[in-house]
Amino acid sequence: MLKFCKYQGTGNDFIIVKQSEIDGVTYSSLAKNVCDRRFGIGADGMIVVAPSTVADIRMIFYNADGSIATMCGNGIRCFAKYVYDHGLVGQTSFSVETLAGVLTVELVSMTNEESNVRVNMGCPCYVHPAVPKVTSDGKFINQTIELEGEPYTISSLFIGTIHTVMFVSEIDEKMATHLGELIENHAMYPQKTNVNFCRVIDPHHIEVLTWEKGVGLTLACGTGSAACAVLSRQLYQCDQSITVSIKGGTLLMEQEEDGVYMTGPARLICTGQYVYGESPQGEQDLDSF
Ligand SMILES: N[C@H](CCC[C@H](N)C(=O)O)C(=O)O
Repeated sequence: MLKFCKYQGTGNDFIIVKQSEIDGVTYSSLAKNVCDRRFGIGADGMIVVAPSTVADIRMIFYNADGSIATMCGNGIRCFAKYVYDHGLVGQTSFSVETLAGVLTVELVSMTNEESNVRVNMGCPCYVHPAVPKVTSDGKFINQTIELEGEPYTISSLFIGTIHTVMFVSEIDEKMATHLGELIENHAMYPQKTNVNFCRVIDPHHIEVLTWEKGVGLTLACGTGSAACAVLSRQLYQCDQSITVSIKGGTLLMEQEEDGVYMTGPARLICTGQYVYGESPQGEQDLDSF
């Protein structure tokens, strides 16, 4: 039996487990298994809590399809609440080792079930192995991409993970699903990409819907919201501090000199024991029936 906790941050949900509890297990297979919404517990991602030699603690993140990701914005808020609640750190502000670097988190308010967490997501990177190269100023901004014979304007950057943003006048789930999957798997992105559809409502308010690589449409994406806030300020003269409306709630993005600060909720949903067999359920060969 595997002890787990399930958390959500603006509707992006995660299964959190301690590394010491999953010795000898393949993390990618476990992530696919526990995240399955029919044969498993159900979540957008799995978070492994591990010790660190370079920070107070370490977060390892897997998407629902079992792919590893460098960072997760909503996930690190839930991770922060989990490690504080479980006494793995002694203070409300601490450092977290991720594959995107060491980030700082702060629990700014808390009740037993829910905390408000502020995370320095770091500065956006425009030149990065995951971001397509361009000859002009080195930034993949307002580039034209052709999809099924139609031209679209997109921008890509790395903030915790790779994000591509398309500004739209209206957010449409059907379009986001169709174009999101095409762009996620486009040849320009050898490491794939998350795809965000962003509507600027006014200089301090944007709306975002994200097609997440390795997951699909989610109710929220923290790093995606940060990418949209950065580009909204750069391309549409939005404010340094922007409220981001996502399907699962709202996030505050404050763009400072030393990084983009995201503030948002993290809520415990449940704790439990999971029956995990090495062969992920639901993958039986249907012909064997
Ligand atoms: N799917 C993303 C990771 C999760 C990001 C998202 N859940 C967030 O809150 O930042 C990726 O593979 O890069």
